[in-house]
Amino acid sequence: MSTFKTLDDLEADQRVLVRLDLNSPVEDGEVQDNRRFERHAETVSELAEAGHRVVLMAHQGRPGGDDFVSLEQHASILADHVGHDVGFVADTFGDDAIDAIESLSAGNILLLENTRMCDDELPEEDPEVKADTAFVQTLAPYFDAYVNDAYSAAHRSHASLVGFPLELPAYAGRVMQTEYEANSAIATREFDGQVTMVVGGTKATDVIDVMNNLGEKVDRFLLGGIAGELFLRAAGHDVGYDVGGMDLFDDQWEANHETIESLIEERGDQITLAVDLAYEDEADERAEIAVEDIDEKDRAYLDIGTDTVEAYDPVIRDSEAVFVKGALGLFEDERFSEGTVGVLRAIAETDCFSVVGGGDTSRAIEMYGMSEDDFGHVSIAGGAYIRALTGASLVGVEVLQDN
Ligand SMILES: Nc1ncnc2c1ncn2[C@@H]1O[C@H](COP(=O)(O)OP(=O)(O)OP(=O)(O)O)[C@@H](O)[C@H]1O
Ligand SMILES: O=C(O)[C@H](O)COP(=O)(O)O
Repeated sequence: MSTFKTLDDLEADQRVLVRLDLNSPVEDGEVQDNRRFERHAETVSELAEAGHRVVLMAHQGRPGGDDFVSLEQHASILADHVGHDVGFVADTFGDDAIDAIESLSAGNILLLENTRMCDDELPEEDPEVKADTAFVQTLAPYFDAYVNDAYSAAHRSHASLVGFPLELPAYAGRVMQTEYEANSAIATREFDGQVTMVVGGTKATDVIDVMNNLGEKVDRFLLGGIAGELFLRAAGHDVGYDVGGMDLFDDQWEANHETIESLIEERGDQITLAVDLAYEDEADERAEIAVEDIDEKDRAYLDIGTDTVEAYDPVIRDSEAVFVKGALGLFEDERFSEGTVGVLRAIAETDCFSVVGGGDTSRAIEMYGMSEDDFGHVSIAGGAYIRALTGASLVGVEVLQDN
């Protein structure tokens, strides 16, 4: 189904410029290892073992942010995953970068500096404009081929993602290929049986947009997290309000309540809401309450309740395909992990086609001893996953397909 060229089409002995997405959490200046390194290592190893000269580009953070740091640490983390040296040069396309590129031998790997440290990378402009920048025009002549493996950044029209494919023969890396196929499935594949989408997390605005766009493709929506509470609020329950120092609900309510109300009116039979919720009681224990018994807007709810988990379980087991976006509760705290873990376990135990997306949510798989192998696909993309679910195109994929 991919309409782009892949590594299978790459000729031997190439000088290859590869775009990865190694954008990672940074804590106290330390770059945190995560599944993006592990996944991209497969593409990088394959290229190096085939004897290509491999030059890598990636970004980290956004200018001005605390996580806007050099890629030096990324090179050593990636090297651990690849099992091979990854050289690093603190330059994007100047003389130092060119010298380092020219000195590579077959099978060598070099990582260039954070693409966002180069003025031409941002802002978002048309691919033709990005292709015409000094960054692209200077680097491209040193390469035979360009590989984009950065599916999770493919919604950005930045030079390293959309400029090079206009100047060089362009190919999709293994991560790009797998992510594209799995994440596009909801928009492009026909499933005979029930298609279920589990919707939660904190970014209610994003997921409500997905629900609004996918009403025809999805048979059942199972709700939790912040979006779930906003739907309960629209249904007349006293939940989904900011209490104490919270600012998760009221702004998202203002932005989305009309869409929520019309979704409930037009697609109410497809949408299942929690019948009970969990909270922290005075003894710091998990306590639960039936939604219909809630009569004060004074408490934060941190998970769906046990009766809701029991109601969602058979829906998952009866599904042919399940897509997950967002956690159903504050799963990082074990007391409030029941909803997220219950749903993930049900998916893992069945052989339905499944995609789990969202950086935070997919962490729950590892944290609670499940295996990624029990899921059809665990995406490393955030914003790109959301867009793919709604069927929206990704500019970085489009330029590969046009190449
Ligand atoms: N009721 C709740 N109260 C507070 N936090 C919650 C609640 N339900 C879910 N969460 C939090 O939602 C987070 C996941 O939400 P988010 O919208 O960031 O999802 P994601 O899709 O996994 O991540 P991303 O889009 O960042 O890749 C989890 O860290 C979880 O703790
Ligand atoms: O981490 C991500 O989701 C991607 O790398 C995109 O990052 P950005 O939102 O800073 O463009």
